[in-house]
Amino acid sequence: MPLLRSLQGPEDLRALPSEALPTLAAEIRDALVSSVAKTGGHLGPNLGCVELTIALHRVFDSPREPIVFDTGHQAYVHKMLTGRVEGFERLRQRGGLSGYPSRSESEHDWVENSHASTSLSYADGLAKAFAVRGDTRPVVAVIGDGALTGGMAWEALNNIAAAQDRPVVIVVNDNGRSYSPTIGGVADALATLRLRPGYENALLQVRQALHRAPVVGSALYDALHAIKKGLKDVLSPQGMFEDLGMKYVGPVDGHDIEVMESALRRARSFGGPVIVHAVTTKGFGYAPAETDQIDAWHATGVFDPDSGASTVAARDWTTAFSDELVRIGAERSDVVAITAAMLHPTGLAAFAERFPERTFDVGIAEQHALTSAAGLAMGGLHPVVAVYSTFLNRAFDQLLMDVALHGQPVTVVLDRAGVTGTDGASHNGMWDMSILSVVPGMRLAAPRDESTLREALRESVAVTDGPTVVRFPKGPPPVDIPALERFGPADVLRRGDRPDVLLVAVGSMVPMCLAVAERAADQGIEVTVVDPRWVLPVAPELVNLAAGHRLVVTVEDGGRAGERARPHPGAAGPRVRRAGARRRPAAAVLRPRQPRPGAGRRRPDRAGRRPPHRRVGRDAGRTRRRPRRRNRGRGAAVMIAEIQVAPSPPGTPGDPHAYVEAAIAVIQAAGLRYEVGALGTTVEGEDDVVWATLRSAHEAMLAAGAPAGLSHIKVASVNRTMDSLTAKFR
Ligand SMILES: Cc1ncc(C[n+]2csc(CCOP(=O)(O)OP(=O)(O)O)c2C)c(N)n1
Ligand SMILES: CC(=O)[C@@H](O)[C@H](O)COP(=O)(O)O
Ligand SMILES: [Mg+2]
Repeated sequence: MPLLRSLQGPEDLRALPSEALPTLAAEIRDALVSSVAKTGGHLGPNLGCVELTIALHRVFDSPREPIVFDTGHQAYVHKMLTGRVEGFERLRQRGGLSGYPSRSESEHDWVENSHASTSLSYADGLAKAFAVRGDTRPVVAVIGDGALTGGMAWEALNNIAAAQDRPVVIVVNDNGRSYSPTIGGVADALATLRLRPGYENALLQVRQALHRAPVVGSALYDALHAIKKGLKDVLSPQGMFEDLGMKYVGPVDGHDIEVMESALRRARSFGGPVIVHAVTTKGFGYAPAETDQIDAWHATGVFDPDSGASTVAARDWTTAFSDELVRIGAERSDVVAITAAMLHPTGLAAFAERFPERTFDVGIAEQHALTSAAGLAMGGLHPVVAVYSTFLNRAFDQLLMDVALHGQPVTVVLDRAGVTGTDGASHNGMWDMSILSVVPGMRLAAPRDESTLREALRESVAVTDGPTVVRFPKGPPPVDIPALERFGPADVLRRGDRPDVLLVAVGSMVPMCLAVAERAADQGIEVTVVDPRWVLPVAPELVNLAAGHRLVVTVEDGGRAGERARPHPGAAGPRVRRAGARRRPAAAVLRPRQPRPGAGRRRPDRAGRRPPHRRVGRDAGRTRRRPRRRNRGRGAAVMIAEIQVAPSPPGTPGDPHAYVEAAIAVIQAAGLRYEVGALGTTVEGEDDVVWATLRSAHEAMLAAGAPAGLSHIKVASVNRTMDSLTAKFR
């Protein structure tokens, strides 16, 4: 790929003669196919925007003139043209290129997205900022026909169209598909423009002429180009966008670089808001993708680039859900399904095939999906909304206000909950448990295997007075894990001989917790493992079980968002902890660390789905607590204490500080203000909690295996804080 590799950035691209561009496009396609074949990724969308992206970078001066790609899954070509070809060796791998735009990778990436329909709002804001600062540079947003179905896009258009002096160029990359063909009135309107007989016929003639020509000589090319250039002028700009006050250029053939360039130059010269409607083909130029009916290889795993063959996926959680929903659908005519443009990936395709009249694809519109579901429920049906966990964030308000506060029976099925891997930080399903736990009356199930998934789904659709959520991760489920007994909704999976430790294992964390329990048993620590099945509400039976144990640990695959707030907006752990703390204090919430997205703090988080348990211990040890002051001024008794645990011996030969660290971990997990010192740890908080924590720390030392131990404890009930006592020495 001599041409592609010779480009250091867009300046080099702009210096290329236009005759070289088809060769460059071919090289980019080859590079896309060969690298995505090795790593997996978004192939179809990128194959479809090769020429469009070349044209963009020739017309606009990125990064000075921002180009914002909606969703960002189609930014691979942009990455290649902005000096990142080499990085494709490690696309979506740890330490490699992100699968989405990434501000830490390049100044050409103004935003780092992955959730759809935001580009126009970013562009609107940037254009406003430039205008306020007296800067006339244009801003470009590239948005797919799918992303254009999202409500935010229209909220932004409403603003963009109103400012005729702000130069925002919106390139609609219209390939007629989201994953499946894009549905709805907006898609129909685009199709009307795209499928105008004049445009289609002329385009067909052009393509036929191209196919008949043995070699596309420049004379022929120029002639064809002239025809197409004239074509867009023949077609009058059409309704939808013009009605909004936007200029409209198109439709243009998004695979013809010269036509695209000319359309973009025209759009640029307007100096106001303008839509360039580019018609493209998803998967263009690679037959297996281009001809694929399901999703034109929207996202693929590893495959053989020559044959297009990929390994057949193992049975996954999604299929288990899919099967059971079809069974339920056959039994219950009131059960309907909703997808936000992800029929196949969320497992609803089988239901849709069987019950097409009961399946609704709402477009990329999760907010609308939830409120529409509330309406369906009010109308006497039981909707099942299937979305990826990460996309539920967007519909939080609708779930809270429109579904939960109206007590509507809507079941939300969250696929990709927990760690998802190569798609990066924003795609991890790490927020759902945190946000759902503040929804009044929320019932949240985290099945551990296929059987409990089926059971939870059935229990969910049987609920008649409020929302239910069933969450499960990406990938294959484990072999079914039988319960020893059931307490209320909770399953006891393993019994310790003594009530040393209760491990509350949430959903996909169960196999890891069972393994940990076995390892603890080898060290003489008796661990009972319980699966709550229904994480919310916390069952009284689970609290009772917790109260009978010396140490309670919950393991959840969620984020730590909101951990500093109280009441703790996590899921089971904090509630068990609070409930347990009233009787027996030793309670810790361990959550496998989830990467935190955020500018400047993005972690190398595209490393596949590394077993999270390897990080649990370290993670708990690293937790930092902020001072908790909520009781100040409310009259609660605040206490400061110091504890020095002195196990004998101090640890094991392999881990000389093991017992001390076990005690510190309990303190860290207790939610108190604390400071670890060389000779002891100081804690501050409500007296009840401090007392309880001191006891827990002492017991944790023993539970960790110390044959004997002495704890030195100092306690102060003073109207002071740790900080006020030490401030002047810092
Ligand atoms: C809020 C949100 N919901 C769902 C998705 C999943 N998703 C990613 S790309 C996509 C389809 C995008 O279609 P389009 O914008 O037309 O781009 P194309 O892939 O066709 O180029 C969907 C539904 C997402 N990224 N964000
Ligand atoms: C861009 C986007 O949001 C989806 O395409 C997502 O990347 C797909 O993820 P899965 O591959 O896990 O279905
Ligand atoms: Mg599309």
